[in-house]
Amino acid sequence: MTAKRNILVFMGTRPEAVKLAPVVAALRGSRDFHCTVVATGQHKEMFRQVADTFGFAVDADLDVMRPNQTLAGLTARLLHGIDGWLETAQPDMALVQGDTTTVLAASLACFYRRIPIGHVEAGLRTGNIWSPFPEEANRKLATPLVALHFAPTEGARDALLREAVPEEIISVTGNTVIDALRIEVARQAADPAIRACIDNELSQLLGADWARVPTVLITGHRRENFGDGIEQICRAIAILAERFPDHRFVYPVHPNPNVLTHVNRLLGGLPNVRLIAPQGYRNFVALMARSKLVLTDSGGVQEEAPSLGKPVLVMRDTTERPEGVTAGTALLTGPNAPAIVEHAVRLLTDETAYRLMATARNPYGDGHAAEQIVERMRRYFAGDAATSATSPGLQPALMELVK
Ligand SMILES: CC(=O)N[C@@H]1[C@@H](OP(=O)(O)OP(=O)(O)OC[C@H]2O[C@@H](n3ccc(=O)[nH]c3=O)[C@H](O)[C@@H]2O)O[C@H](CO)[C@@H](O)[C@@H]1O
Repeated sequence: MTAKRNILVFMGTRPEAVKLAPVVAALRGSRDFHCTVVATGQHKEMFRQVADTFGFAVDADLDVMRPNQTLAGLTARLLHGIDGWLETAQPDMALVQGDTTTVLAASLACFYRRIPIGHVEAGLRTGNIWSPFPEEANRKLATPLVALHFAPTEGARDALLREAVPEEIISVTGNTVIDALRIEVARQAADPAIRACIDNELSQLLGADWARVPTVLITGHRRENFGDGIEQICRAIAILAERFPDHRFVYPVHPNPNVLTHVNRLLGGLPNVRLIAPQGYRNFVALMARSKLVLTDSGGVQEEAPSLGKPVLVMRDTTERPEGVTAGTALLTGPNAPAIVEHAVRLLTDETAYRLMATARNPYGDGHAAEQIVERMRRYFAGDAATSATSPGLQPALMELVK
């Protein structure tokens, strides 16, 4: 019997926790791997909510956040903390997800130690290095350092091929967020106690009729929307709330003061607008499932909502997820009040337009991405001819550089 391979999974923010939870579960359920989870601490409370929902143990927290930190300071602390773990744990492979500073720092730290790294949700691009900032740079800089790329879609795979990533180290797996959603929806459907708990919590926050009132669910907190963007988003919600008094507008507000202060000022006190704290994944999925329409600038939400048959207005100028727009499940409005209002009014009043969006096919996978990722990792360690050619995971061009 061969020893289990030791995998270190680094994650920092809420979306990384959501999207890596199914991968951690698949690794821990496999007889081939031992999996250690290291939180970098980029998010605290929102991260814990996700870990609790999925019930995964976090082995360490690097606790890197400081008041008034710079991105360079954060990156330096992450590099240092992650490197310490690489030295202690001597993993056979590390895993990261998405486009955060954690991804960039872990990729670089692994590269320095020649430890292969797998990138979940590889190949997302807007093509503009400044937007989103700094995420587009984070993911582009990490790409050449990665041993295994888990691309959620064919489009993401093509973006990697255009950057000369060898085809044999890319796998198109679907997005693990659909796995997370599938797992959570199944859990809620199967367990009346969970449903009762959700109903109790959301009734207290929104009123006992929360599941019956036509609801528009909103999330908005991207850095690129700080300032004018958030103002425009709030203005649109205020106009819509007045126009649709029988609808409820539910906004779990991110605690960042760049968001919270503006949202409270512009939307606080409106009778059919409910500003609530960020919700645990369980409640948030229940809210999405009961909503009519979703307005968001989030990446994950624009992937999840279509799986639940909910049209999404994406309140950003660009998206690295054009598949949803092409499939007709999402529409890009920009953080632009007139455009948000125009499209929301149309969807809330025109049943045909609504149905067209609500029934479009979700392009982000079948909810079994994590199994494919773990299987690909297993083949990597079994000496799969294609990937072992670039062992220890560095691309040939990079191997030349570091000789
Ligand atoms: C540039 C960009 O687009 N980058 C994205 C960004 O992620 P994001 O925009 O998806 O981040 P958020 O919106 O914070 O999280 C969303 C998740 O949170 C759940 N949720 C939401 C509200 C709530 O009250 N309770 C919850 O549980 C929700 O269902 C969803 O799953 O960074 C990731 C990491 O690198 C990337 O992967 C990802 O590309």
